[in-house]
Amino acid sequence: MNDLPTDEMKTVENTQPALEESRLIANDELLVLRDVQRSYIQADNELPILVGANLSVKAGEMVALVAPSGAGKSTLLHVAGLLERPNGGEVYIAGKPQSGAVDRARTVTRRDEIGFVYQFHHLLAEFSALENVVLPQLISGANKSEAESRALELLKYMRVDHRAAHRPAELSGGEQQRVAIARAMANGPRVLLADEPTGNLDPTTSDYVFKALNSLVKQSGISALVATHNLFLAERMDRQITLVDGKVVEI
Ligand SMILES: Nc1ncnc2c1ncn2[C@@H]1O[C@H](COP(=O)(O)OP(=O)(O)OP(=O)(O)O)[C@@H](O)[C@H]1O
Repeated sequence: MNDLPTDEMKTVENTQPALEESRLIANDELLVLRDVQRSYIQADNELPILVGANLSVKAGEMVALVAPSGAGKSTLLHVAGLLERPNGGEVYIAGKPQSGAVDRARTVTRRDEIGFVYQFHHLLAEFSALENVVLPQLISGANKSEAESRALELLKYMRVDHRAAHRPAELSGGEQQRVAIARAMANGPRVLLADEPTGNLDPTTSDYVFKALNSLVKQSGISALVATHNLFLAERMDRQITLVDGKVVEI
């Protein structure tokens, strides 16, 4: 480019096609929200919740989402997790824009690229801890023995493998949540979304589960967004964000 005479340079610049928005996203930004809008209709009125929300979470980064009740934390997680479509803007998962994707493609992305952890574990009561981590893999097409060995590896990582054969009701709250984290990781997601993942646990157990979650994010290099009211936990994450008038603001 530097060797080109000035007018040729101008021509090149003028004819340069605009880069697609998705090409501007760095490879390590696994979760990106650009100018996301989301509103609900309540009693015939439009209630804006997300009003041009922007967010980028890098590989291996854990971001705390701390905001008052009703500010839109769940809405943000649902939109990021492809559970709800935004009214405008774009969600990128591992660099891929999702707004144009049909529902089936969004379901596959949600299943294979996004892990969810909720306040209450939502494990399947009739299945053992191991089976709970095996099932999502079978649904994604893995064979049984591969799925079992990965499930066991994840349960080992979460230090709950000794409870693999037990059903959720036979596990403590902390064990249930560690199994739920293993399940969220079952299909090797690129993005982890968590809603009060330790909200139901006592402080010691909460600390233990948080440490396990944190080292999983760091070692696997996924991008994690964690909604929490626990300011002590939030401070231990890489960044803290909140929602102000529907926009994401760094704290
Ligand atoms: N499906 C819906 N239809 C209509 N309004 C909704 C819907 N979902 C959420 N809202 C409204 O949007 C606002 C934000 O809700 P959201 O659940 O995202 O808040 P939150 O920050 O997660 O709150 P909390 O901490 O209490 O869970 C609330 O006023 C809620 O009533």
